Amino acid sequence: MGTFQIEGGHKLKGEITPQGAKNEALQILCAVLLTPEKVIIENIPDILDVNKLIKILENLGVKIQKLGKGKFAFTADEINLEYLESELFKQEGSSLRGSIMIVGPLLARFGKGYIPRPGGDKIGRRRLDTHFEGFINLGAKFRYNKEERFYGVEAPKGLKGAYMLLDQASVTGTANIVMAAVLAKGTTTIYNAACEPYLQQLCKMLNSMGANISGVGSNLLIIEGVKSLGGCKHRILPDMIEIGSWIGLAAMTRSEITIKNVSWENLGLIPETFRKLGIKLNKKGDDIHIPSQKEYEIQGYIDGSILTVADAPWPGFTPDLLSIVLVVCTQAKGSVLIHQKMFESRLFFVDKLIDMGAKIILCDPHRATVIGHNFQSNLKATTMVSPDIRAGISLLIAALSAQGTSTIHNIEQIDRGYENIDERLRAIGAKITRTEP
Ligand SMILES: CC(=O)N[C@H]1[C@@H](OP(=O)(O)OP(=O)(O)OC[C@H]2O[C@@H](n3ccc(=O)[nH]c3=O)[C@H](O)[C@@H]2O)O[C@H](CO)[C@@H](O)[C@@H]1O
Ligand SMILES: C=C(OP(=O)(O)O)C(=O)O
Repeated sequence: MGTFQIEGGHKLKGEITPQGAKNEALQILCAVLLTPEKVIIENIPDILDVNKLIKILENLGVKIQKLGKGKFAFTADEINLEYLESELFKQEGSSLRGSIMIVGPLLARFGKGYIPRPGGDKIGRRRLDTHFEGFINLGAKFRYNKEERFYGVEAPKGLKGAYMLLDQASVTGTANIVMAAVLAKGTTTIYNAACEPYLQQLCKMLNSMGANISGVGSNLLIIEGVKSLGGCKHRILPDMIEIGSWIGLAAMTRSEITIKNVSWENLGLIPETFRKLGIKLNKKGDDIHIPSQKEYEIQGYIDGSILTVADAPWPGFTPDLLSIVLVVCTQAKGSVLIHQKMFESRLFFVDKLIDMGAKIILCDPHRATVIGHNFQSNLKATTMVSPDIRAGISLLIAALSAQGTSTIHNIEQIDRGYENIDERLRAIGAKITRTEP
């Protein structure tokens, strides 16, 4: 386990450029399996989860050429399906969440797709029913090996378009079903589809490869199947969760930070949610400028009652930023209720913040009340272990604002989703050092 040592209490200053979006990259990379032609992708983040998925593609036989920083060409013209039955695939496929999205494209193009139970954050139950019910609706046969936790779908005669109402607006589930349906025979209608910007990006990419998807950006997608797809060039959006993390970092350390090229039109409720916490955000072209603030005051509702920040499927507020919002509130003026509706085990990290002196009541696994210190009292440095990617970055932000030197273990969790984070933070003045395992 790698470790960060963080000397807190210093103001930061400067510009930071968000990496390409992790969760978009995972979808887009799987889509290269849909065509034998060359697909060029730009702005791929250099992070653990993405690199693991690239390795899986390589082992599947995809030819990969590095063209520059974050820019790769992928050619899936000779796929080695035997890898799917290997021990190596069982290990590699289960090491991240995003690997689940190779199933849709493989099923569509080769009539079979397998996956071991995928990994990702341990943040509560993470079921895959939506994915497999979607494939079954398209005519695939499903089997599950309970012992080995290995999922399989097969459709030797090809997939057939269908109408489906998803049981939940699952992000990776929608992406997987869309990637299967683009090569199915006839029309597929997906209602209650997830519609976040990364899914819109996937649909735009597929359309540029020759797919016929309409309703992009809504929760009703209509897909006219086509016989084959061709190559394309695609650029990944900036990572909105990283952008939200840097907003939280600026507020907690009372720093002036400019976040460059954020793609404002794709940030949804993120800027407004941080503004409700009293954080000033200025739109400067496509940048976000956050001035140094002595304090930020949480706004209540019109009737004076306490603000709730809760997650919801897009265009609601993303669950991946709630841990960051929570940590930011520990130094706000006022009180807030954080309601993590989607995941059951994502708020347990607050125990560490309580150890550091934060005023938090964990009401139940989904809800925590935070009473801000308004910087009247600093968080105290401590030693902690990063439990998941977003709790990890939240603890890192807490450590940067705390008095004294903190240690964070298991930083691989942070590296899963944040590119070169220590170097980028040092560039804006953070005192952070990394010890490799
Ligand atoms: C690799 C990747 O892209 N991961 C993201 C993806 O995970 P992933 O696609 O795995 O998450 P899902 O969208 O399937 O579901 C997330 C959770 O929300 C629940 N749920 C979902 C939809 C809904 O309408 N109601 C509901 O309760 C699910 O039961 C589950 O517990 O989307 C999540 C939700 O934005 C993000 O946290 C993850 O970072
Ligand atoms: C939950 C997350 O990731 P994953 O779905 O890859 O575990 C996340 O990015 O916050």
